[in-house]
Order: sequence, then structure tokens, then C-alpha cells
Amino acid sequence: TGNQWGYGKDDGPSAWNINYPVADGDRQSPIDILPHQARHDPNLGPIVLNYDRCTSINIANNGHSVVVEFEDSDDRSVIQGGPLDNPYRLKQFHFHWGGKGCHGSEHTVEGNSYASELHLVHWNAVKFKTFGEAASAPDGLAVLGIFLETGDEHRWLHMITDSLYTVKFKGSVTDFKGFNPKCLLPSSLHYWTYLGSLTTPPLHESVIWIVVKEPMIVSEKQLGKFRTLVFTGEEEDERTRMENNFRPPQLLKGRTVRSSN
Ligand SMILES: NCCOCCOCCNC(=O)c1ccc(S(N)(=O)=O)cc1
Ligand SMILES: [Zn+2]
Repeated sequence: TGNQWGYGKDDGPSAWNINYPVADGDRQSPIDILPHQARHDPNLGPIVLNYDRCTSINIANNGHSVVVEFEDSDDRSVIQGGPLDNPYRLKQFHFHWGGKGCHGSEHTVEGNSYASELHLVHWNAVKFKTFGEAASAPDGLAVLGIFLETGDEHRWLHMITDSLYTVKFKGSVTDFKGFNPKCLLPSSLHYWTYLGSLTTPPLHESVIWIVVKEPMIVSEKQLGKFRTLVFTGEEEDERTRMENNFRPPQLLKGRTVRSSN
């Protein structure tokens, strides 16, 4: 059916504009960030994360990435400040990554990729009634992007990587309670921000992007566990390893990237 998209040769990012013409739009993501061309904006305050009462629900393989969903029926876990006019509710987080030794981040910095990128997805529940409605509105979503760089083992990422075997196949979901993603964040939340889109179909131009400058450090072994997932369902005969699930940088088309400091 028309909604089948992926990261392969025939269904990958270069073909998405066939079913999703907005792929060639004016505020597409990700982008290549050029720090020296980013405008330092002294009015940009710090990002404030209130995740202390967040409620994680499950971890799932949706055939494109591994996603941890949160309870978002109230303002128990929100991001605010920075470029945001309202608090935005945490809905889910997921990752994008490469193949062994290759890079897999979506945003790049001066043409350089990181090994992976974590996206914490939030929606504007002040202005919109549902996530779906917010996901189609120009100021509906705020996604916090964190780069992952390989090095020492990350002390908390094992809580996720130890669960990945339970969601190997597309469509698998398992309970994942009591996880607070604040443990994944680097020490500094200095960031770049710009107006962009979802980086996967439907590619809605509804995202205020907040890309944190400092990467989180994870081990190659921890990253390798993400590659034990497969894009395909348990019933399918071919097993296609889940890796390189990233969209390459898109044209800036005159947008300004601002820097917190
Ligand atoms: N059809 C009604 C609901 O429409 C919502 C559209 O999006 C639904 C699924 N996609 C997402 O929620 C979604 C969320 C974040 C990102 S990303 N990689 O830009 O952070 C990409 C995609
Ligand atoms: Zn993403």
C-alpha cells in the first residue's frame, strides 16, 4: 500500500517524495548545522525539562526504529523554555543509527555525522487536543535531538539495550515502566534550534527542533545491540537487520539556525 516506506534502495528517503510530496518542502529535516553561521540569540533561554513524574509505558519495534512511549494524558512530563512559547508534553523517544563503524545520526555538524541520534518527541497540548492534530501544525511538536558518540559505556543505556531482545521484530511491544529519559541527557543542554519537520513520513512540517550540542557517550557494544533488531516481522522469511534508519540532511532553503550559547 502507499504508506509503505523504509530505508532501502526502492523505498528509502530518495523515494519518499512520491507518496509524500512535502519531502521537497521548505522546512524539511534533518539539516547540516554550521555552528559559525548559527545566530547566537541572547533571548534564547535554557531548555527546562520537567520529567520527574514521567510515566514510561512500553518499548516497541515499529518497523522503522525502537520507540519508548509515555503516558501523555496530562502535563506530568514536559519540556519548556528555550524557543518554546508553551510547555510541550513528552510522548515518545526513539533512535536512529548506522551500520557497524558507519555513522547514523540524522542531523550533521559541519558535514560530520555522529554514530546515532536520540529523538525525544513532545507535543503542544496547550494549543492542540491530540498528538495527531499537533503533528500536522507548524508549532505542534518539539523534538529534542541528542547525538550519540562511541566511547566509554553509558551507565544507564543498558536499561534500554538489555530490553532490545524483547522487541527484535516489527510489531513487537513489551512493558517498559519506570524509565526516566533524563538519565540519558549530557551534562550541558546548550543547543541549536530551527523550524523543521518530522524526519520520516508523513514528514509533516510541524517540528521546532532543539539539537543539543554535547553528545552522549555510549560504547560500540551498546550501539551494536540496536543492530540486533530487524525491520521485518517475525512471520516474514527474510530478516533485514535494522540499521542505517536515518534520513540524510535536507536543504536549509533560507532558514536561520539559532544558537543558545
Ligand atoms: N494520522 C494521524 C496522526 O498523524 C501523526 C503523524 O505522525 C505519526 C507518526 N510519526 C511520528 O509521530 C513521528 C515522530 C517523530 C519523528 S522524528 N524522527 O522527526 O523525531 C518522526 C515521526
Ligand atoms: Zn527521529
